[in-house]
Amino acid sequence: MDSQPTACTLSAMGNSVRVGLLGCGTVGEAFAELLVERRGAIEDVTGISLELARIAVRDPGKPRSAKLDSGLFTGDPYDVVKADDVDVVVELIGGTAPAGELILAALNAGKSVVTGNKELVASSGPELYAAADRAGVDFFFEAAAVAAVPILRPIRESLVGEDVTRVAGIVNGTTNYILTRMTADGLGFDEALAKAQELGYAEPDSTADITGADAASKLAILSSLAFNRSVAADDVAREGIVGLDREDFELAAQFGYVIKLLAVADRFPGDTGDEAGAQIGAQVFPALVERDHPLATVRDSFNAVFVTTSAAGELMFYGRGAGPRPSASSILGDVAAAADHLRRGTHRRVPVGAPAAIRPTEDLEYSFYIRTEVDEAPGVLSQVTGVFGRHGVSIRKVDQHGSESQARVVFVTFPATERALNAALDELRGLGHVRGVGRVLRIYK
Ligand SMILES: NC(=O)C1=CN([C@@H]2O[C@H](COP(=O)(O)OP(=O)(O)OC[C@H]3O[C@@H](n4cnc5c(N)ncnc54)[C@H](OP(=O)(O)O)[C@@H]3O)[C@@H](O)[C@H]2O)C=CC1
Ligand SMILES: N[C@@H](CC=O)C(=O)O
Repeated sequence: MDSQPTACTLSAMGNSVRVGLLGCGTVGEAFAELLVERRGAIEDVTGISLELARIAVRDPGKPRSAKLDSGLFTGDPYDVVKADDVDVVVELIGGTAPAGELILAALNAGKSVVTGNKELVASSGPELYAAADRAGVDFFFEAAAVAAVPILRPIRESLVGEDVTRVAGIVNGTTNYILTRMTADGLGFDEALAKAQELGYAEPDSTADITGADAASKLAILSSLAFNRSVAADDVAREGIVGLDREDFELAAQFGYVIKLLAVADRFPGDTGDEAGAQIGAQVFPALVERDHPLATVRDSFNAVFVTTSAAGELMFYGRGAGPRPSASSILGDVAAAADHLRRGTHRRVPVGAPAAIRPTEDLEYSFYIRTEVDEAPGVLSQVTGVFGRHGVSIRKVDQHGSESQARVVFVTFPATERALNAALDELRGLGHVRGVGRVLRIYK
């Protein structure tokens, strides 16, 4: 909701809004160029002239885009956040420090802030939202979740009256690109990652992408806004895509699936259906997705998120989830919105819900795909299925391929809790004829 007059209004500044940029790397440079390219068109539509006033970088001596005035650059970010000639600060340094303190300094100096920094928003969101509200300015971060795709604003505004029960989908462009290239072109993991880095999809430290940490931050942001409960990145259980091997991709295809890194958050009502006992389950994991499911067709750096609500039903948000220009587009949209608020003397508060009660991962239910290596010996298969059965895990499909002495057996289960599955796997690992239990994958429904 728009609230309270902002610290400085456009009437005091003419029709010009001055933008200060922190960071001019992969995304920052694309944003600065897009602003310069589109400022005339933005002025035509909004009547506001966006002016790039200052740019802070680590090394002002580095060669920069010829489209940017070299006189704008400084090596001191406080030259931007404290400057009198900056109205909106755009933070594209990344990481939690010094980005967090710079954003706080900018907000406290009465400047609206736009960022694409999911790591920071997922870890310190409530503190930053409160600082923005106290200062009467905007804090926008659309590019922090699913880059180019407008999803946070629709969740906050269009769906404000809705009861959201699920947010689920593909929210990391790098890993989706890697999985697509590995499946479609047979590229190796390292080669596919190097290409994703070259294309500007990966984080400055790509470990965040491949371990699922980046997706976990995005899911924390999405679910905090969708469920109006504060979910932190640490509340999101995560598994990345490291260690998936060719055999997993081949077997998935054989069973009619593709492998995707998914982020899934569900809101479970309390026992009596009330808000008081409600819990949120939030996880990031590589999953088997049926070949004809819409998520299976989301390729390369594209992302897609389904938002399920009680009245509207299922909504799908789709588009580029990574990359310099797509991210720049989203940041520019936020800057234009913040500038418009300055003109109207308002700001939009980010709602901060109470901390979410998190459902333990072990209580979440899925169907599972489990790859095992067992000795070819009489009765082994029934011994293994017996173990699953004892722990309440029912088997839906078995696929066995073997040599004379050893067989690879793949089990697909009916839905079971992770607790039941883990207990069955612990017992299986202790069985004499079981040589190995490979990666277990959840099956998305
Ligand atoms: N890649 C993508 O598709 C997307 C990325 N994002 C987010 O965008 C943000 C930026 O990522 P990316 O552009 O890849 O990062 P880069 O590493 O490419 O760029 C970082 C920039 O910050 C500058 N910088 C670093 N430290 C300081 C400092 N102490 N003071 C001033 N400037 C500093 C660097 O300066 P110098 O140039 O001198 O080294 C560089 O210009 C991250 O939060 C990321 O998560 C969000 C959406 C999509
Ligand atoms: N590294 C991220 C960039 C966008 O948020 C990704 O690959 O999704």
